[in-house]
Amino acid sequence: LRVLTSRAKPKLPYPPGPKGLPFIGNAFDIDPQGPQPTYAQWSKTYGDIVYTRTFGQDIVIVNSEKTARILADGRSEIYSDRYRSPIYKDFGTYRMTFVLEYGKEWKTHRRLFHLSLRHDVVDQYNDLHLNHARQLSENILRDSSNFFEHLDLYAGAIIIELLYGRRVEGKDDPVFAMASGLAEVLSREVTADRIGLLKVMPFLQYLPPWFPGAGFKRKVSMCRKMAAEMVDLPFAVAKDEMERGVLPHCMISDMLKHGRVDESSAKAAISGVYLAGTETTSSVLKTVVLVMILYPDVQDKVHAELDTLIGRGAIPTLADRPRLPYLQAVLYEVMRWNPPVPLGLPHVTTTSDIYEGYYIPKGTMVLFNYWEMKARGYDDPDRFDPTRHLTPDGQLIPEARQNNSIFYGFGKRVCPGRFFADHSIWAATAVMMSTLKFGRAKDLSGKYIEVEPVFPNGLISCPAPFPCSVTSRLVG
Ligand code: HEM
Repeated sequence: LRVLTSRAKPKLPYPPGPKGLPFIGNAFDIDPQGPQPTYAQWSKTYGDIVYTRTFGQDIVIVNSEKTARILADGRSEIYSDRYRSPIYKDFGTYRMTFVLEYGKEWKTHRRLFHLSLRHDVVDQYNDLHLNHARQLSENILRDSSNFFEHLDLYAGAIIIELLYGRRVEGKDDPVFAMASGLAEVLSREVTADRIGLLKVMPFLQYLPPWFPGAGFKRKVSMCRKMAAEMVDLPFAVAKDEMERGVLPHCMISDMLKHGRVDESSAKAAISGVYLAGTETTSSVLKTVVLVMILYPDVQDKVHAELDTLIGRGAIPTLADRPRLPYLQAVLYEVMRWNPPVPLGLPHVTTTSDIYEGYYIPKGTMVLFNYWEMKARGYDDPDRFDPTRHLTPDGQLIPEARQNNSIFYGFGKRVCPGRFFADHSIWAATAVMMSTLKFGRAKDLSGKYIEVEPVFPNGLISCPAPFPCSVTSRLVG
């Protein structure tokens, strides 16, 4: 028995971390508003890597880019698995890429994404981004009080066109309505605590739907049905169009043309992209608008750069991107100031590991704490300041792009849509800023409404709705 035990855990300490209660661990130490403040405190006390154990689950929080690169990039065979939860099967999301375990099916998805999303092919979507960006500007100008909805439509419509080659004209489009409906239900029902709850109390999944407190089982079957429809219907339409030779270029056409792909894998790979790509993109764009209202001097500089280098009234294209360093610096600062996925998606270790003399068990959940990383190496990190990414003569500092890349994750699980996302965020911002001016809204008595930046707790950090006024820059 002693031999077995010593094989199971070498005589090495776990990484440093807070002392916890038996079994419950540190669950009650976490701020109910979100774990970031607690993790930030732990990072100050314990350093780059922090260990905690909650309800029997080993958790490691990585607070520095350096450690993240050593573990996730350098030891990717160990650090690329995901947390398994029965809830994914219940909700019909278990074949979506971001929950797949590190294995054959996940590798197939990544190979399929590579066909359409790698950095040397994403330029083919430039017109797609720009066409939708122009529509976005028009929508916001026409109906500024619903600008959040228009940003959601922009992010969703480009992903639907990317996946199915289908042009979405408005929020009533049936595929957009289906995809955004599913995303809404899932974000409401598949919460982190439910995922954790079922892990520690797996018997919950066997309760009948009428059982008191198990009401969510009813929603489960509705959601599973919605997920199945979302996987099958738009794919079948695209496949039919492909056979008739009328399918525009898109991810499905890339996959079907590739040939050596079974249809079930292609469908599964496609099925998670909408969820992964829309809320992330729209939350960045909502933060852009928020920043323009909070920091009018930044907005003035963006406008001045566009007017000087592109010309007032002209709409920039992605070819203009290198000529607009200030705009780029604003976008890098938006991602740093409010990392869109502040704790990333948890990775899980496939075997035990030893890092700097500390023992990290197999099955440990590893969280990359972007919230902490965004602060390191920057003065007054809470201040929004695009000049951090610029040289004194206004050019981007050489490491700016690399610094920004951390917000898309590390290692083999790095976001496969990052090049596409980067273009769509740039296109939407460049077109919005060349055509629109954002400002504080006024209340009924004509007084300006002050806007406080509020980011409700969640997997994706998105500003809470705020009022704003919009005027056209193309008239007057
Ligand atoms: C600003 C926009 C976006 C941000 C900040 C973002 C960020 C991330 C992050 C942090 C992860 C987890 C990485 C990790 O586990 O280490 C991820 C995963 C993923 N992202 Fe994105 N993402 C964005 C947009 C997109 C877009 C537009 C797409 C698709 C076109 C996409 C597709 C995915 C997929 C499929 C995964 C799962 C990867 C896997 O588990 O192997 N993302 N993203």
